[in-house]
Amino acid sequence: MGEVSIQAGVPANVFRTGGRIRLVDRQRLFGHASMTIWLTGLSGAGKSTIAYDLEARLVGGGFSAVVLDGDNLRHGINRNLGFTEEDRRENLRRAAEVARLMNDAGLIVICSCISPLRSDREMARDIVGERRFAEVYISTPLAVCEGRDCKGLYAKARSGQIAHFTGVSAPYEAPEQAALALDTSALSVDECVSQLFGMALHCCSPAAMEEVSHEYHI
Ligand SMILES: Nc1ncnc2c1ncn2[C@@H]1O[C@H](COP(=O)(O)OS(=O)(=O)O)[C@@H](OP(=O)(O)O)[C@H]1O
Ligand SMILES: Nc1ncnc2c1ncn2[C@@H]1O[C@H](COP(=O)(O)OP(=O)(O)O)[C@@H](O)[C@H]1O
Repeated sequence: MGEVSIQAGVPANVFRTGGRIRLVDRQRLFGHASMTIWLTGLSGAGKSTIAYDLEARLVGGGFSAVVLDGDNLRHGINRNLGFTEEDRRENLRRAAEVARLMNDAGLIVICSCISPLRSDREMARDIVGERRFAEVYISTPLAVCEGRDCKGLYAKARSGQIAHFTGVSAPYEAPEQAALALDTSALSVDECVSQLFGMALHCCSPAAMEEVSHEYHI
């Protein structure tokens, strides 16, 4: 095997290519602008449930939308990563890069990853681009998430069978300036999805399309 190196910065001697189809052409095709709705919150907060319901509502309404779920990414593109801070950062970097590619292709992306650290969410915002990134805090309190314990992971974390478990033995930093905060102990799934659907309609409307198409030439 040849020499393999992992590069952190912009690679030397590698040049970007581009075709004739611009983002604005793809937006015309889909009839809406693209964006990334980044759902962050504890395990059991409701991220996946909300993400898939929002996806169904958007697709049912004629939008092209897709979910990038942390659990699923960790079965494929991120299967070599664990839950140390370093691995989570790489997990989220890849998720954001994929979201960006999908946004460039015209899709609305709903990303549901715990993404516990502010610095990592800022990295995701930088990768996707400020103008088409909306951070949404699924703010369900730890006690409620732990009470649900849908996958039995909190019990395992408390008994020491899982290390670095978010909220138990690893940190979760709440967003300070989320576009929206949704506490699923107070709001139904439908109420959460309706609020997000409204936000997506606003951000991906034809007016937003004009604005965004000036900014992102690909
Ligand atoms: N140690 C530890 N901490 C947190 N979560 C854990 C851990 N081990 C496994 N799991 C399961 O992995 C899911 C979280 O993956 P993410 O990619 O969203 O995590 S992160 O954004 O990189 O922090 C998470 O999914 P959700 O419950 O849907 O959030 C868990 O099912
Ligand atoms: N308003 C709500 N929004 C989302 N999930 C809710 C809500 N109320 C109760 N739940 C329940 O909470 C659990 C959340 O699990 P999940 O969506 O897998 O969370 P996460 O992806 O954040 O780990 C599900 O069993 C879901 O039915």
